[in-house]
Amino acid sequence: MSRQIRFNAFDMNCVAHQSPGLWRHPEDQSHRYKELGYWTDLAKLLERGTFDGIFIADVLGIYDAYNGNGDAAIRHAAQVPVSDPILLASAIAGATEHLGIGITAGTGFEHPFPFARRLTTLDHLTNGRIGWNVVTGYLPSAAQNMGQLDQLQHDERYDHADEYLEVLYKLWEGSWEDDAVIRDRQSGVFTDPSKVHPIGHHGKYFDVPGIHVGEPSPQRSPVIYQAGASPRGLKFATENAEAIFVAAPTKAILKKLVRTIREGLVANGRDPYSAKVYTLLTIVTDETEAKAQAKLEEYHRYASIEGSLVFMSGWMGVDLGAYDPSDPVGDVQSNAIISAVSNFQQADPSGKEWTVEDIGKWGRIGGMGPVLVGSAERVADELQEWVEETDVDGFNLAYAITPGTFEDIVEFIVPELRRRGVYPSEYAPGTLRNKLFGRGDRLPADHPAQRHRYIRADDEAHAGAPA
Ligand SMILES: Cc1cc2nc3c(=O)[nH]c(=O)nc-3n(C[C@H](O)[C@H](O)[C@H](O)COP(=O)(O)O)c2cc1C
Repeated sequence: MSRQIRFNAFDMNCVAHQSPGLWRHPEDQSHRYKELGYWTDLAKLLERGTFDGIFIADVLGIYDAYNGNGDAAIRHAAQVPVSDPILLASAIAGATEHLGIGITAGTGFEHPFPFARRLTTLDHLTNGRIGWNVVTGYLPSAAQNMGQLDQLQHDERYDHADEYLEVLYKLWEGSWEDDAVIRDRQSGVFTDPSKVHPIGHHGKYFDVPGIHVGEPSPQRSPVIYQAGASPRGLKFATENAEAIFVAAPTKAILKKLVRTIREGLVANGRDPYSAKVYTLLTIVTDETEAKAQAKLEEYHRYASIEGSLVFMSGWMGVDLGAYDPSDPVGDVQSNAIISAVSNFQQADPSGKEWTVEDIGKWGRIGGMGPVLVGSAERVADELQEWVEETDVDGFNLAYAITPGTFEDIVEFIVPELRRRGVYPSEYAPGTLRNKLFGRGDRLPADHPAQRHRYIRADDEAHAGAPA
């Protein structure tokens, strides 16, 4: 049987997310990101297309590497202005029944204690449809605005994130026993205090002695999303993540990456398919090949190369404005997204090194992922090839214009894939975790959070000890 393909929508609470300049396109609606109806209509559309989820990215700083200041980012609306993704989740949940809602929050954004409660609240309000994209950040401007001189060094950001997650797992998984809430009207006991446990966490970065203040939600821990692709990022992802988001310019690079991820999951004692891997991609399609090509050309007329270089400079941690467009990317060192740099260094199968101009053109639609263009038949063929050749589970679909790109996918691509029997026609029941894996609502037994699951009264003295 042919492999099944999964879709996820990649978005952000801002204008023209990863397609700089395309906010100028007459059909693009992304300037309406401030309206609730814009999000709820999009969510309903995605649910009609049986997308696994909407994944809402976030950054808490501006892309100011390019030319050494934020002017170009601000001019092009390159992810600034940007609103909070978390506040969209309840509204999207109210408008849909099945769609997963993946929100991004950085481990440097806020203390884990209030964050734990916020996600528990959302997991209740969405009936267990929350995913959390754990990001460690790559913009020095974000760290500076949070009172630090600069962000931590790349690998230390992940050490900090390890402890952030440890605190959260203890709160979400360990603090409340399943039968703690008894709501007994006769005795007047709502919650049995002997079944609610302080987590006693004392670590390098955080001290959290007390109990989780939220009642256990359907999934307890949200579905953990992650997108790190450096060696340290992959270690973190394969220890924790259930959905791993990658960006690879070619099938060859993706294949290697997916293999590394599956091996990493196994090395961490997990099933190699216990995380779904989604690769970033943008689809430009229409009724015919010719119309799809014409659409792409039209999008290119609105796209901004400078806006693309603003993003690429931020992701690579390098001022690409300081280079000549014909300069090769070379051996750039980065304290930002290390994988972004290495991918571009190996992108061309013929061995030709990419120049700054190549990178600018590559990123003008859909960020770091490739653009597939063509009729439904051609795009479906290509999607099947990507999945069969690389062992990836599905696609994280960015947009050129919104909701136009997603409308085209639901109108043309989804029916074609369903006709081929490789795409779902309906959702599995239950929580997001159960829809993805069909193995219940809670984290599986082979997940590291398991070791924080049972904090019993007599263990409390040891609750803060490393597990
Ligand atoms: C598809 C995708 C989505 C991402 N979304 C975000 C995001 O919303 N916010 C963020 O700060 N980083 C985001 N990142 C960056 C990663 O979380 C991670 O910080 C980055 O890949 C650097 O890790 P690495 O050096 O281990 O590759 C994203 C990366 C990818 C590939």
